[in-house]
Amino acid sequence: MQVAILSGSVFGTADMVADEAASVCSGAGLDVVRVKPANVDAMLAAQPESLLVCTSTTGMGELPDSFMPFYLELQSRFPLLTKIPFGVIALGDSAYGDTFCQGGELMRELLLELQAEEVLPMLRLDASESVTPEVDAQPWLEQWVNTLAQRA
Ligand SMILES: Cc1cc2nc3c(=O)[nH]c(=O)nc-3n(C[C@H](O)[C@H](O)[C@H](O)COP(=O)(O)O)c2cc1C
Repeated sequence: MQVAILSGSVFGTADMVADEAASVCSGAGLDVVRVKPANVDAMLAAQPESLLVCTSTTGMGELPDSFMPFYLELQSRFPLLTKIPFGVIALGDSAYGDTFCQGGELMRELLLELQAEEVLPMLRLDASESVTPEVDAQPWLEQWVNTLAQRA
């Protein structure tokens, strides 16, 4: 099974978690394409069999500036990703209240509109709770890999 991994980050934390996800997935025998920086053409060229998106939230519930062009292009070109399994890892901070992990939520909703299939509930990593998101993501990543293995 092949997995395309994309990330959106302001300070590099989500990129680091995505890099860690890439090594967990490769270690489990998945064929990883790390699409970095996130780009619609590069993602589609990879003909992904599954998608993992890792993004932080900035502003008041917005996606990182560097990730917005990818999101907006995906929204306007609207390439159907019918039944492609996907997962989202959202980094945020619960101190922001209602906009906690909203960036991940935006990405998740767009992928659902594109008919991709969410195979594991979105992981929310809270910067108020922990300073080791790459470690905290491990159990979810193991589940993600197992879920894909069952579908392969
Ligand atoms: C200016 C600013 C605005 C933020 N706004 C939000 C927000 O609205 N919701 C949220 O959940 N987290 C918010 N955060 C927290 C970040 O998403 C969190 O610290 C994350 O781990 C940063 O990851 P990054 O280094 O990949 O950007 C904000 C952080 C900053 C510095």
